[in-house]
Amino acid sequence: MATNEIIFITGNENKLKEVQMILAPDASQTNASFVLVNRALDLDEVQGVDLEEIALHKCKQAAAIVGPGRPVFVEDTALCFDEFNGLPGAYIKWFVKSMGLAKIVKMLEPFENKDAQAVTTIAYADGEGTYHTFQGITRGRIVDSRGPTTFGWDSIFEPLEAQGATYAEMHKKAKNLISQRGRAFAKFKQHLLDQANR
Ligand SMILES: O=c1nc[nH]c2c1ncn2[C@H]1C[C@H](O)[C@@H](COP(=O)(O)OP(=O)(O)OP(=O)(O)O)O1
Ligand SMILES: [Mg+2]
Repeated sequence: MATNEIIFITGNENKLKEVQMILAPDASQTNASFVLVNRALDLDEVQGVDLEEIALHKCKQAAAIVGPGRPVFVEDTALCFDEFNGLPGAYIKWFVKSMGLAKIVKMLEPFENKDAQAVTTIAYADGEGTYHTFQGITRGRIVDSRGPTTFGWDSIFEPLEAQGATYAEMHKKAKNLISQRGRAFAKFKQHLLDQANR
């Protein structure tokens, strides 16, 4: 194993693709300070509304699986409706699976407030026993599904900064620039670069 290897545990291929794009070394970095490796495992997710707690719990399992001395991270992504005080939040995955997007949009029908926020919380175990969390938030609103339905709830979330497009209607690069995941991973990437340059 290369000493600069960092393991990302996720069972979600779409997430992995975005994260690989976001963490790719850019032109200003002459060489990458770390190498991303994926393990496709579905970790247990605790119940609750504290997104940091959920991500940390996931990360502790991840650290136990990869063993000591190996940096590993996970992320948990929530979709929070303002009208529902943050729910479905981390439970959005099960809503998408069980009800489908059309009914999720319908849940908000009686209410005027369609505002929502997407939140990605990364938890990172540095391999030396310390845990770090990084969070990114993108505000937007819930709309009728538009665009490809290949990735989760992309087609029903219209970010404020997207000039009327849903995530599903945006190019990946454009999504990553304003997405909750892009923001969380920008913070994480900076942390890794700072550590590498210490
Ligand atoms: O940018 C996104 N745009 C649209 N949908 C998204 C996005 N990011 C996550 N999603 C979906 C996937 C899953 O239905 C739920 C998050 O649940 P979450 O537990 O974090 O993901 P997961 O279980 O699929 O993968 P993992 O193995 O990393 O836990 O929202
Ligand atoms: Mg999950």
